[in-house]
Amino acid sequence: MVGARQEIKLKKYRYLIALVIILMVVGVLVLVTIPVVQNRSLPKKLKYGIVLDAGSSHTALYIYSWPAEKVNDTGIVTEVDSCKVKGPGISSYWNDIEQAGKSLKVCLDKAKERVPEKQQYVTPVYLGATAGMRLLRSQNQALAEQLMKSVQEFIKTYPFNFQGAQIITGQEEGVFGWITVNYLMENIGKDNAGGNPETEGALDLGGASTQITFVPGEKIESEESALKMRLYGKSYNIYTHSYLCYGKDQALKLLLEKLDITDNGTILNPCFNKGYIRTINVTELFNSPCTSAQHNIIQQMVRIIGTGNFDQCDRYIRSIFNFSVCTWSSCSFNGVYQPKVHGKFGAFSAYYFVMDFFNLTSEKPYDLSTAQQRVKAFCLKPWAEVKNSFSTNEKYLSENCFAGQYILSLLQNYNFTSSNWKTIMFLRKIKGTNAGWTLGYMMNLTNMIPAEQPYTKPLTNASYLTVMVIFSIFVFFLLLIGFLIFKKKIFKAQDKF
Ligand SMILES: O=c1[nH]cnc2c1ncn2[C@@H]1O[C@H](COP(=O)(O)OP(=O)(O)O)[C@@H](O)[C@H]1O
Ligand SMILES: [Ca+2]
Repeated sequence: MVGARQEIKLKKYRYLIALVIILMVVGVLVLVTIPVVQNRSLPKKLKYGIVLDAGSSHTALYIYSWPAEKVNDTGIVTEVDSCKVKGPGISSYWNDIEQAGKSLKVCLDKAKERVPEKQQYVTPVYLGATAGMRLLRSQNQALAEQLMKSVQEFIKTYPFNFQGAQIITGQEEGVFGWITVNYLMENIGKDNAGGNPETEGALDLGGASTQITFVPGEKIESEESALKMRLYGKSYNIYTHSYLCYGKDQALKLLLEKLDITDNGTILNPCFNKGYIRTINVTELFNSPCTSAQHNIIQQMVRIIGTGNFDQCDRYIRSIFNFSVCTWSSCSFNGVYQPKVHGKFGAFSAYYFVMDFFNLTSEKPYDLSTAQQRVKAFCLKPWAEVKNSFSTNEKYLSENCFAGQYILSLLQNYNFTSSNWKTIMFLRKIKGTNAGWTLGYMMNLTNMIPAEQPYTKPLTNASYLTVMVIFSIFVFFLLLIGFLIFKKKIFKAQDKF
């Protein structure tokens, strides 16, 4: 009788223990799931930043965004919107200074709509002007300053956190373009084991200047073009050079200057399609510091007539580069030091627009001879045919033969030949964000690129909690089993007595 009662008691205990265990497991699970779910369901707080790229040909506004709590993580800043300002670049407003600022209205209004009202006061806005303003400043510093003030004052009328309007240097333009490309490609910042991961070079072709930036495979001889940077705990020795006057619009002026002009004010241009005619004001050609060479043109207007002569065009384009001097072990042109191009390259801005016109921008790169054939075939077409076959804006269309040949020539001067041509990828955007100097510029000014690798927890919060739960349950069961065995032994021992 006593034994049976004891068994019922023991059973009751077991049920009780089982119930306690279940309750504890449920308790642990609830304790763990609630914070995980809680954290996940919180809406991510986004931060915004705005950069205006005041280029020589036009101004563009870019709005970037990133999750507030992940500032130092790589690859998380993305472009959420952009806006192209109507009309020319700010340097063209030299005769109507106030209008330079006002021209930005439509895009700044758009930014005001895009950035949540509560965030606007903390959203930094930067304006960086490039080669168009560099050229204007070299001609008339006071005028350049007035223009910068005009845009500055106008941006200040917006509720954003205005951080300044600057004419950036060619070196900054090159290096920030390189940072943008490598940040978006996630070549920098990722903790690749075994030294530095390979970075990609950046090729930027603007209207007034062009930049080449890369990490060479050799020592950089010229200090002027060398830049040591420490990013995310790794050191990079970067070569960068910006060629003022070698953007595609100024280069066209350099070319026109080389061509003969007839007594009746006609210039025959082999780099325009046959039959194309453009009439320009002489001052338009010679008002640039790139073409300040003396000229004796008496006419006000000149007529440029296309002859579509590929080989002649090629020769004339070569003539705008000087190969006669080089005081370094290797030069590109005009005596500018350049180490051998190394690794892969991303080519953007006008490189992309022009090569895209020739359908030469696919993921699988084309070889140099294909590129040459395509450009040549286009240059040999008469203008009447070209005009009928494409709906592209007439100015760009008429300059594509020149631009195509110019790009082929420029890249070959950098020493891209048939053997390494395919290392160049022509691209406009990387993962939805425009390739250009603006993103790198903003990240640098907002201290978003740490010099050292930021401390990262080995596990994410969720995986940390999961591991903890699994181990808690595991340990708990071990204890329980131990306890049950121990109990059983005691009861057995009691039964014996
Ligand atoms: O759609 C296009 N097709 C061809 N060229 C373009 C297009 N959009 C812009 N471009 C060219 O890209 C270049 C952009 O230069 P940008 O204005 O940035 O000058 P910068 O960088 O020298 O200051 C200009 O030569 C402009 O004509
Ligand atoms: Ca540019």
